[in-house]
Amino acid sequence: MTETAAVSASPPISDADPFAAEHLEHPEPLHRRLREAGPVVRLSRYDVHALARYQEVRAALVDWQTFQSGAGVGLADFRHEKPWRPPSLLLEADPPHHDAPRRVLREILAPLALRRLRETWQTVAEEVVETVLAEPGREFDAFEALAKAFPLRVFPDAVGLGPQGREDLLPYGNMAFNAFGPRNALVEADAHRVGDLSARVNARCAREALSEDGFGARIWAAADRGDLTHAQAPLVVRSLLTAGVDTTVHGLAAALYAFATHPQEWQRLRARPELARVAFDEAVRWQSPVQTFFRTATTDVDVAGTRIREGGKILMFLGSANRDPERWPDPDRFDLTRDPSGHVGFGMGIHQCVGQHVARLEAETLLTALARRVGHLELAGEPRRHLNNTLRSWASLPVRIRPA
Ligand code: HEM
Ligand SMILES: CCOc1cccc(C(=O)O)c1
Repeated sequence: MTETAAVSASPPISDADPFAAEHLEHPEPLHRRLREAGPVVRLSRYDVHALARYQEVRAALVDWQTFQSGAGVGLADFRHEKPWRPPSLLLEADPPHHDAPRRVLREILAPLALRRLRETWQTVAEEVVETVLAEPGREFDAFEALAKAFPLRVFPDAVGLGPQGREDLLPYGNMAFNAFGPRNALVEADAHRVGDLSARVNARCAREALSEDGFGARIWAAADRGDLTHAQAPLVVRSLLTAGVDTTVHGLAAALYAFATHPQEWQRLRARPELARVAFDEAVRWQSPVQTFFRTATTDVDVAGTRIREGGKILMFLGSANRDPERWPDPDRFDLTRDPSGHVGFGMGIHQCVGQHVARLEAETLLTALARRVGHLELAGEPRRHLNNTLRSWASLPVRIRPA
């Protein structure tokens, strides 16, 4: 083969493995190739159809009748293979089974229900910020000291967990989010501890393990009222523990990375701290902490001219949709003057993130506490990514700050 031919024979997009380390580390080039290849791209390695453009991703998310969640929202098809754990009553359920658990959580996690937490979370955020301002040379790992430390201080208390075992939460969520992908090295790395970690987290969902005043107690109270069965209650608590930790940890890390690499946006936030909420949504759009989810076709369906057979798995690239130039001007720019509403970083439709207001309140309290006290924020070294089949995640984020 001549030099030219060899160079041009890059593997066809249909052979791509989006769960390979190179793409989990730097997903944007593959996302661009997928968007440019067409509205629907067949990935032969996993026998799935990929949607990477905003229009098709949004359309699939809102059409729960054609694209169901009940067969699993990962690569595994629950109709043919045993799930690694009892399926989620929300994420991996369709109406009507999805309705009652969703209604219960929507009420418990509604903005009005979260007002009682704002003052406490603001106080904790200010304590955490004081701690980093006292770091020698004001250099520290913002992933550990802020993005991880703050959610792990406030969220387990809000759920009503006891003090023991909180160190299980991040590894458990990491394992759950890996499980949506193929059984690759990331999944194998945790195979030895799935049972033990799951047993410990499941034990935390029992009524007697929860405080009287947290989200968990409110879920059990819903069962007492008959809004859920008592058998469902621990699984709904498990949903909070699975979905509510790693997502916000890496979502906050995304926001801190965005500000450390965009000094003008940091000054914009310092001038107008009320921008904190929209800043977090713009960070979620720009980085998409949750990168992908699957659906399963409930019937033969034609998507933009491609026939997808009943039972076919569809892989939705939320991260790519959030950077689709057809939907977002200058999509790769983190820009606080942009209106990020409509992004699919929290999903869309009946399964849209039921915890998004919790995430936004964590972000708003931490970012406003930082904006008040930190005049300047910049990278103090190369950030290190953590690889996960679903999460755009971080291992460390070295920063340097100057007080306001
Ligand atoms: C930055 C933080 C977060 C991100 C990026 C995020 C992202 C998402 C996405 C994309 C979905 C849709 C899944 C689908 O369509 O299949 C979702 C659903 C869900 N999220 Fe979040 N999430 C975050 C924080 C949270 C928190 C803090 C909680 C709990 C307090 C939570 C609980 C859930 C649950 C239970 C579902 C399933 C909802 C349903 O199927 O009806 N999430 N989230
Ligand atoms: C962020 C997507 O939401 C999730 C993720 C993992 C588990 C669950 C659940 O409902 O157990 C929800």
